[in-house]
Amino acid sequence: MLTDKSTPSEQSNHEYGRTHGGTGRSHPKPAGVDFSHGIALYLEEVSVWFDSFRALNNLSLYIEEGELRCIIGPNGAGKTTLMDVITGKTRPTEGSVFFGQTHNLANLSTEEIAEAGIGRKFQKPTVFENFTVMDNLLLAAPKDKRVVKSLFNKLDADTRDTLNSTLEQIRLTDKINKPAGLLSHGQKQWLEIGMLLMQSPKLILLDEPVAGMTDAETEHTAELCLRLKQNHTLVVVEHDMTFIDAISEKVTVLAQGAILAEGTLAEVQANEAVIESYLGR
Ligand SMILES: Nc1ncnc2c1ncn2[C@@H]1O[C@H](COP(=O)(O)OP(=O)(O)OP(=O)(O)O)[C@@H](O)[C@H]1O
Repeated sequence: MLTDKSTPSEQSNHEYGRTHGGTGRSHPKPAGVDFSHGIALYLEEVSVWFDSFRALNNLSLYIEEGELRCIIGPNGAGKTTLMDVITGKTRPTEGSVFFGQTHNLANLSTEEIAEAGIGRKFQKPTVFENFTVMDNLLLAAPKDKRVVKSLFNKLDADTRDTLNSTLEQIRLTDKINKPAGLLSHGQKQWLEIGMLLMQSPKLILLDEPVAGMTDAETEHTAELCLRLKQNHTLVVVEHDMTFIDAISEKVTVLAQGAILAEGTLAEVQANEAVIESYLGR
């Protein structure tokens, strides 16, 4: 069993695959991910024990390719632990975690999981405040395309296209040369999502993306998530029900490390067990 002892800066490294995290083992670079059966991610009977405490309890979860799955649940339900298991930051004590048909995530380091196409945005923005929006995005590009303090006209065509489309997606095209430190909280969060997009992930994990945002920023983030859904599979952990209502199709409610209910937001909101343990009367 593993516990998470990483620092915030190590977290951001894991996030963008900048370091060799996780097991420290050396594996062949993972080949392309096989979504041929329509399942992007599946966890089967996963348990995570922290000493004598079970944070995930025999959890089975299936996420289809192209889905936008919302995960909700009370504090301590195991939502962060679930995200940690998917990204290799915490290893399951029992059970299996597969990305597509072939990628057994238990056998991959955090960097290999990021390279295979799983990108995670943590709650707290970790942008480089003194760097411009463009340089933050370029720093997050895959290593072979990464250019520090790059000049736009020296970028290869692929990187320039990815940069332009990312700026368009996150609606920060007009802020390209602005230092990230001068952006609003919401804009920093969108920039960080843009940094994930520079790696062309197949599966995007968002950890409380609207925490601390204004209502208008929350609304823009919902629109961004719906845009992202056109080309990515998303798993979003969030407590903000207005936001969940704006983006959700299928909602999974976690409680005490297990699935309490699954369905549309209206369905889970009407579920007695969910009302009892999470939403209140
Ligand atoms: N490294 C650890 N060592 C020991 N216990 C842990 C560790 N990480 C999490 N836990 C415990 O596991 C349980 C699940 O925590 P987790 O952070 O996954 O919940 P969560 O649903 O994300 O909660 P929140 O909504 O408050 O973020 C909690 O009781 C927490 O205290």
